[in-house]
Amino acid sequence: MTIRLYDTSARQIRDFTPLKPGCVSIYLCGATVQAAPHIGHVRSYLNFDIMRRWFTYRGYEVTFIRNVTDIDDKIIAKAHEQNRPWWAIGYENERAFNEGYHALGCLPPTYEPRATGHVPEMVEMMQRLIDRGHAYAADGNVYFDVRSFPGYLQLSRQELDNLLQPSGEGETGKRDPRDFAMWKAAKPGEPTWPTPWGEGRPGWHLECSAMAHKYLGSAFDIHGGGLDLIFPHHENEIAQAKAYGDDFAQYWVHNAWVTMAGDKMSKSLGNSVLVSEMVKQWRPIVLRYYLGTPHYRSMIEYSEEALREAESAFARIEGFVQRVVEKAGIVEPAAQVPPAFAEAMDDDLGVPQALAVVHTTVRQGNSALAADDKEAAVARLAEVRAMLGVLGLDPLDEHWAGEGSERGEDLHGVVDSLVRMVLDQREAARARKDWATADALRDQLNQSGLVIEDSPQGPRWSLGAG
Ligand SMILES: Nc1ncnc2c1ncn2[C@@H]1O[C@H](COP(=O)(O)OP(=O)(O)OP(=O)(O)O)[C@@H](O)[C@H]1O
Ligand SMILES: [Zn+2]
Repeated sequence: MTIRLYDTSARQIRDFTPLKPGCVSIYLCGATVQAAPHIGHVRSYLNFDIMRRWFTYRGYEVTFIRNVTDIDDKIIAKAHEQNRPWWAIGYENERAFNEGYHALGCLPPTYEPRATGHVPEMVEMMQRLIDRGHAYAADGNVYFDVRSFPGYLQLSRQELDNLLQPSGEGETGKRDPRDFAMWKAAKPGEPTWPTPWGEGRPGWHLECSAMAHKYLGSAFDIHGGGLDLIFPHHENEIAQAKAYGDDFAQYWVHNAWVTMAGDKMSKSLGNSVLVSEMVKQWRPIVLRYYLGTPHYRSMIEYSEEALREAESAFARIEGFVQRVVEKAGIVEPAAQVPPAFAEAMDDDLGVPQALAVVHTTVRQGNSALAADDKEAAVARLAEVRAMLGVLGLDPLDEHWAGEGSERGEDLHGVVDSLVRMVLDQREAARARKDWATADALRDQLNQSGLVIEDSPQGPRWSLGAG
């Protein structure tokens, strides 16, 4: 068995050979925490969450780094607009991102480094790049000299002579307009850090080269991100890291976008749907099914209809799981997934084909139930659970057990009918003047955290202060 992955750098699917047998190191470009996450952001991480789960299933030890870009032009602009510190904006949104990832059942990364925690590493990297003739300081900025690095633009396969690299505000003193800023000179009212070239702050690209080096060493297996990052961000990461002396990433994997009318869902385009809004309308597990099951290299055009289809497809799977559990109790996941599922996943994470195996197995399981063949139904459920576990979609997984609490109104109905049963018994005890039983029932409800009030309409319950 060999896992194959589409490597953007090679423009083809390649057999995956880890640098260190049995281990996989992955670096994924994470969020710029300037606003709350939209479903496109979460799709990106979800694709890599499934990749990570598949490597783990295949017996690899996975080290997964996802950074947080907590300093950036847009964060500073928001801070000025809202008259709040830049770090308050960053931290608030970092939490919103983590809540979004968690709501959709994504596993936390092994490490989650923040850019601002790694300024010394960035300064060290710039110093060596300057010493080696790949970078220079000008007007308090530090630029990478793109002509000094022959491998520049190999990932995106562009010609340097045709390249337009827009300069940011205050980026003066460039030797070549295509040189990019690794470090930006201090501007009034902005956060700054001291460096040998003056006060300033990191540009976006430098942090990833520096943090990948720190947490994964000079070479690692897979670098990921959305398609939009290939140029300039990933080209610039490669230039910095390789000119520094690192071998850097061996495979480049890029996820496609969630789109709206064909455009990338994006905060700046104003066409984004926030995760926090979506989870009010849709069960998080259904959202995960919707965003996680198309192939990671296919665009997802946002549509309510497709969401409803995802909801009913997932309901077919969940219905089968529930029916078997009702008949046979909890069935543990099988140790192995069916071979057709594994084959699909090995082939560049072919989740749509793998999902087809889940649905086929569910149909077989339903037939077994209809034929009253409990043993076969149980065996199919064990397989289904093993497959769903890899996709992070097992409804019996403890992660989803609390799902009801997000949907308080459903749970409220259930609790209400249970409490009513106890209150009816209490009323009956009172009617027969059995005060001891009536008080005991009330005490039990109180101990469960419920407050009971007697009103002219009969007893009412509410949750106690906690
Ligand atoms: N619509 C989308 N679909 C899939 N992935 C996305 C989408 N938007 C952003 N991503 C990915 O999410 C990760 C974090 O993105 P980042 O915080 O840099 O946002 P961004 O691309 O600036 O988003 P926006 O355009 O909304 O400002 C990156 O890997 C990026 O490629
Ligand atoms: Zn990056």
